Amino acid sequence: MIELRQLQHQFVIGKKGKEKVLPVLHDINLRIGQGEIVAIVGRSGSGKSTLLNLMSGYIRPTGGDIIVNGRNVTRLSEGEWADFRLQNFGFMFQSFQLIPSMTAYENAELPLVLKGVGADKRRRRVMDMLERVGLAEYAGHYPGELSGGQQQRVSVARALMLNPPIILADEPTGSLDSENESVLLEMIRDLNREQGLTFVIITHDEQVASIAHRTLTLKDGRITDQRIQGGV
Ligand SMILES: Nc1ncnc2c1ncn2[C@@H]1O[C@H](COP(=O)(O)OP(=O)(O)OP(=O)(O)O)[C@@H](O)[C@H]1O
Repeated sequence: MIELRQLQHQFVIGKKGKEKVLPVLHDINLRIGQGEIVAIVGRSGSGKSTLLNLMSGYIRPTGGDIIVNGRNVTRLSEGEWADFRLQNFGFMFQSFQLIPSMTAYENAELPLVLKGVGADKRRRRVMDMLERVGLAEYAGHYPGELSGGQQQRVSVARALMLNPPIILADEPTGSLDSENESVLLEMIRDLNREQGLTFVIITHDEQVASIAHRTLTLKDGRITDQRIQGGV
């Protein structure tokens, strides 16, 4: 489903004329199968977010290849990546990344608007998804009027809106209390079991790693450990 071959990345930092090369990822080889939940752990600065940003085409690798669903996407143009991303990935973030000036409904609806889905179909789909995450009554609320757990559930509805096969999550439980964290993890487990969704989740949290089938440890831009738990 996702294959990384000899993936490497370095950033160029510093002022013009005084640039420095900062190697961040080195020769990452990884295969993530359909229906897997993979947790990525590692210290701050080890390269976890960079890895996720490479998988989703937000940054281009300085070396190696990225294959998603059998397609080598390493050298797609930005426009091609935008389409590919919309079809293949949903995203969850620690900070939810909802647009504050838009209601829960409008935030959840965004992927459908971007894809050009007609108004009637959009309405049905958005209400169905908000219902599924238990937020139908909150459709008209703005993010500032929702709790952290509710905001994260709006972002889940948005992530699932176009039925992507893969969800990429960067510290999705990082701002949640333990009760909301359990609700979100239960949701992830159900989506994985019932719909075979693949999850790649960056986390510092043991609870999250405990629902993963496999936990990878990144250290200084290398995978130094792989633990297979078989999920729960
Ligand atoms: N756009 C960028 N330009 C320059 N350097 C960057 C950029 N993004 C990340 N880095 C550097 O790359 C390294 C890895 O960063 P990354 O965000 O991938 O780590 P991380 O493991 O996700 O850390 P954290 O757990 O703190 O989020 C860090 O040294 C960081 O400073």
